[in-house]
Amino acid sequence: MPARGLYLITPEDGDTLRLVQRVRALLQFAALLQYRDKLADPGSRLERAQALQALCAEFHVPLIINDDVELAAAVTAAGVHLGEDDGAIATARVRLGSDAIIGASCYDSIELARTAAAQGADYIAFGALFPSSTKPHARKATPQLFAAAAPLGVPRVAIGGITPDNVRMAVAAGADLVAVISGVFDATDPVSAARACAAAFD
Ligand SMILES: Cc1ncc(COP(=O)(O)OP(=O)(O)O)c(N)n1
Ligand SMILES: Cc1ncsc1CCOP(=O)(O)O
Ligand SMILES: [Mg+2]
Repeated sequence: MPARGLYLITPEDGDTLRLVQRVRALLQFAALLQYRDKLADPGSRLERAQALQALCAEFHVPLIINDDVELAAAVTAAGVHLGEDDGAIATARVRLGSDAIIGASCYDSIELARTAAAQGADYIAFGALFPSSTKPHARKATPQLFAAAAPLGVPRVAIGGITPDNVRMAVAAGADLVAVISGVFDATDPVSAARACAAAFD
């Protein structure tokens, strides 16, 4: 599990080859990659997860699959990210094994973070820290949550509306990793945006 850095999350892209090309250009700046896809059919999701797993192996970047423990197992991904409706940490642990990276959404709640850490989550995520065009109705997290969660001893991820312009606020609040979709992929220059987000940890 990487300690600090950019946690890149894939945008919705209906073309597998194009998605892989877009990610390939940025992966050198990423500590972690998450495949997040709310739209594709199961066959396309498997194809994309396999392609991203091969790419991540090439770059030595762990691949996390959003929502779907079985897809993570099918492509031998490094782990899975679970939200409140995505199943239990314990179940994912049994399925994926002790080395798997299991991340948990904690939204705006230190109590959820305590529970997730006690259940063996490898990281906890708070967000949305800033307004997110990807998920406009996401619950809002406060910067104070990151300091409050420090004693849990689990890496803390910030997500939601993070861009090169505000990423240093997330890091200053205590985020160990910043999870970003639109702030990188929708930037005029995605490579510069990814580099800037990674550089916030230097
Ligand atoms: C790193 C990270 N943090 C939070 C989320 C959000 O997960 P969830 O609440 O399950 O929402 P969806 O992403 O599934 O819409 C995440 N995916 N990654
Ligand atoms: C999945 C998720 N959960 C809270 S905000 C968000 C979307 C993050 O995307 P962006 O970086 O484009 O705001
Ligand atoms: Mg989810």
